[in-house]
Amino acid sequence: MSPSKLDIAKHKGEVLDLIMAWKRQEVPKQMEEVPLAQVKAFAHLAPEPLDFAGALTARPGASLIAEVKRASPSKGLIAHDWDPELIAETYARNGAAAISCLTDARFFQGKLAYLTAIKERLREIKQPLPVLRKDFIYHEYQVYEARMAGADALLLIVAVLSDRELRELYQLTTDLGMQALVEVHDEAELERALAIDAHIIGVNNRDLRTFQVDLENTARLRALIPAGKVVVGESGIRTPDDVRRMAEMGCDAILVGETFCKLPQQERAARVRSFVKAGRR
Ligand SMILES: O=P(O)(O)OC[C@@H](O)[C@@H](O)c1c[nH]c2ccccc12
Repeated sequence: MSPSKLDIAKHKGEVLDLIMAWKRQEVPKQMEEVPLAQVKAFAHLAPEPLDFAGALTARPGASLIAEVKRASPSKGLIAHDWDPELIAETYARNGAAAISCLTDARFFQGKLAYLTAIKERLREIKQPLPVLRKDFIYHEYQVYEARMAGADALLLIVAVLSDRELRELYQLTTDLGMQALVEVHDEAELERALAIDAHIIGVNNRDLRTFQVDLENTARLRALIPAGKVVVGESGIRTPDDVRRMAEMGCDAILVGETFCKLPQQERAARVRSFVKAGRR
């Protein structure tokens, strides 16, 4: 068992709380090392953010947000063939509309430096896709950090934020020129996302409390989301048939990590292409 893997059965229902407890002591430590004022100053020097929602809706059907994910608390190590820049390059060359990069270190073995390196690689190969910072964001520091690293968008998980935190972090993200993917898992969370008028709504098929995956979750919640929103179906998408189901439900995009990351590099491109094709309408 890899060090980041948690005994999900033992911690049933508590994993998200464990992660947040960890974050709440990790972020203040980081703020001692690199003060907020400094991160703010660097944030203003980063290149202009790209239009994440625009990239997801440029074509009909379900566009692909492909995730660079090394490990997860439920699976432990996923990407045995780990080269984050090469993985992102493969995604970009094979039709992904945007990239998601896990930056949490403790549970996902990610880091912010991967995001910056990926942005750089995408620039070098002239495939400048928007990149999303995937982390457990609860503090303004993390929003400025995302911008400093060159993120175009970031994830806000409704389940871990108060109404006020959600509203303030969403506003700050927008003020810095980025866009927020606002993640919900049930009706009550969706209501809270709609209350702040979130434009991009992610429906997680994985319950972050139990780690159960059910694609019907997106089907159920999709029906409650008003027209004009950008809807992203997230997690547990394994086959082109799953992709077609998500597209038929009316998802503008899907978010896929594990299915691609667990493959050896030489099999990745073909799998990505098959998902891109299955999402087209
Ligand atoms: O690896 P999967 O099952 O394809 O899922 C990707 C993505 O949806 C998942 O990594 C995710 C969705 N929401 C999150 C919140 C935090 C960490 C991770 C996630």
